[in-house]
Amino acid sequence: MTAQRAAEPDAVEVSGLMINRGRHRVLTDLSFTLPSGRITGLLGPSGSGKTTLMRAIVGAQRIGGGSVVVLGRAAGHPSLRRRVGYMTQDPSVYPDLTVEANVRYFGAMAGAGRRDAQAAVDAVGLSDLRRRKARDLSGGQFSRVSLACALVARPVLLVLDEPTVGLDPVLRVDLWNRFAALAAEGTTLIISSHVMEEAGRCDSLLLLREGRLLAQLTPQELRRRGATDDLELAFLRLIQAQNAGVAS
Ligand SMILES: Nc1ncnc2c1ncn2[C@@H]1O[C@H](COP(=O)(O)OP(=O)(O)OP(=O)(O)O)[C@@H](O)[C@H]1O
Repeated sequence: MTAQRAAEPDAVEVSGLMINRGRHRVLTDLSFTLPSGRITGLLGPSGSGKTTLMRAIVGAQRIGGGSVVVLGRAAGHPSLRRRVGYMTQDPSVYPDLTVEANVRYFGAMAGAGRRDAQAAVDAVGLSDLRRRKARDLSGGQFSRVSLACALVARPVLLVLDEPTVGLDPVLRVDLWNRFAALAAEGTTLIISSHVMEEAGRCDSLLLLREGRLLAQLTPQELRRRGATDDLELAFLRLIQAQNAGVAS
């Protein structure tokens, strides 16, 4: 299994990526690759460019320079539509449809059937609420419908923008276990989060700051470089070290 994975091409290759939004440069000269079948955590302060980078990877963002190659194709290529799942920060769910109808609708667009929809609803822990209208769900339940819609077509690459926001700790653990199971089956996941504790569940991390890549490293490396087991503190120390470097 490991040897097979080693031979697989990278799922995402980003080179010299530049993005402007409005009049502002939002991402500056980003270059990195992400291996297949791994969970990459995308972390950084609010406004550092996480959503913009995710949009570029799913092909929903005009880029100003450089390249983004996804599963061997330019990001946004029509052949990637069924192979890439994207959960946005604002859930794109129809309030007047039931949980199951929403997931079936998004599944049908990607060629997935009723069983896939049921499996996706089960996977996000909404089996008991499958017949409830989305508008009658809590905020956390509503966002899980959106996650099920991203999962339903069993994409090869799953891009999730803060999927655990507003969820209780039990559900968070459940979902992270689900993400780990998907990665073990070969799915590549890119997951943004504000919760540094969740960074510990990732295979590797992309740390963004002010639109630049501060570091790409494993959680273990981050702990080592920050000389602490506390990932949040380690990230802060990395930023401080960078500031000191810029100042000197
Ligand atoms: N449509 C837009 N027009 C102009 N600037 C924008 C637009 N959307 C985002 N930005 C700016 O781009 C920068 C990066 O935004 P982005 O949403 O990618 O950050 P983020 O790291 O995902 O933030 P958060 O964690 O708060 O969601 C921010 O400074 C934001 O103000």
